[in-house]
Amino acid sequence: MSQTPVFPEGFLWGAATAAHQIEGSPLADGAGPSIWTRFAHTPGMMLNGDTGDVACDHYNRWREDVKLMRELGLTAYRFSVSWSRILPEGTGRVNPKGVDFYSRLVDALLENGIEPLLTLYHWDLPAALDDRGGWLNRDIADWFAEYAGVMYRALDGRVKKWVTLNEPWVVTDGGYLHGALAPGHRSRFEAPIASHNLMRAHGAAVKAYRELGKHEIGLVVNIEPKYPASDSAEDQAATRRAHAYMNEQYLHPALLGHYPPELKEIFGEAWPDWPAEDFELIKQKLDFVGINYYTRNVTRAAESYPLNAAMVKQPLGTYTETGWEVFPQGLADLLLWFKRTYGDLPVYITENGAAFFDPPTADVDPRTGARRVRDPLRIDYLRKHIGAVYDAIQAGVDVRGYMLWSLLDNLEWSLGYSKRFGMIHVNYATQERTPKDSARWYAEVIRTHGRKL
Ligand SMILES: OC[C@H]1NNC[C@@H](O)[C@@H]1O
Ligand SMILES: [Ca+2]
Repeated sequence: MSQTPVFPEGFLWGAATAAHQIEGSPLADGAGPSIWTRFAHTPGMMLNGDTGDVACDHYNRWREDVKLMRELGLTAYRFSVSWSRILPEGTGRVNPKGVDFYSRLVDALLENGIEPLLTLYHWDLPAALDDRGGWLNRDIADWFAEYAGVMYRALDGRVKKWVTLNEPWVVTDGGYLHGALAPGHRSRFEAPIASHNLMRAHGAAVKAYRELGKHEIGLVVNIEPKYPASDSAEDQAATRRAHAYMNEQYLHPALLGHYPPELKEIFGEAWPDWPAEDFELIKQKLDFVGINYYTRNVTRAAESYPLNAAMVKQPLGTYTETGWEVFPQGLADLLLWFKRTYGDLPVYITENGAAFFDPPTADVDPRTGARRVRDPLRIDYLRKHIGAVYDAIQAGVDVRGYMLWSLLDNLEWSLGYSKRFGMIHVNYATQERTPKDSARWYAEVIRTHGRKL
């Protein structure tokens, strides 16, 4: 008697990537530069001076990579489109070769029974738009809707699950507040403006989809559940501020039509009085929300900018190569929080994974010549986190799929190629791909629809 699948019928098993992290060839076939091509070529911005000029050479090797997805049995694949391949100046002239690249990729995915989840913005803003103020210019809502419309007209129907933005919090906190990410600004006055325009652009793109599209569209946010380090009033308040700043700042306007009150407390004079009509644009009906989860944060009150909160390292915790605590319970907790706070909207885990140490080259079996990369820590991480998704589903959260971050080792932004998140190893010297043990393990999870966790 066949066991009933432990995951819902139709649950999608996939992997996620992003254009600038895997494609390489950033200026090929008429593409314009993005803020990441600029940032990476700005001395001192990238660890080891790494850039996205080659990355995983996916722009040339995409057929081979789709074949690998097929071999693993993925039923979905989340990727992003590089805006400046489509509109080299950001608006106006369309570059047909840029559209063709993604059109061919989507056709190959569909031919292999893999459902595409397309992210319109995964951080690589056209440099030409940054020169016009980028996310600080209110016109970007129209620029983004124009770009989204080009993609809807080109791919809707073949692509049935669209995502407007990936992780607006990282775009703003990294790119405008702390400056670790492109475009490298450091301003508590710019950060709220960038956040607000990101959400206005999200709303404009969803509105455009309702006119042009026939399928589903959503928003992807990173969520990091915050746990107070003690029950002191200061630690509780710091935890509340950190939670509002990272976890509610984008979902609240998108789903509830207002910001959490803590943001005015955090930014003070730097928090504008937003016009009411902005929230009518931002709050559009969504078909799903994508949640990216990596770790939790045990939070205490501290002197810090601008949150006055700090993370408390856990003495008995296990940490990944990026210094993130392995805490699967946080994924189950946050999914229950999401349902409690925002209701029964369908959810996809659009990113989950870990960087543990992987060697630069695969082991080669001297007898068979077969290549192999052993990554038991990643298997343990994934098993526990997929288990947490299952617990949340059993508790009534409508989770529809899981996209493992990442398909391939790739450019971890300003950390360069030093952090390997892939379930498939990339030898950057030879561009050889080697499915790690975690890929073999994940293929079994997919084949048994979650029974073999
Ligand atoms: O840090 C790992 C991932 N997190 N979410 C966004 C991705 O672009 C990152 O590589
Ligand atoms: Ca700038």
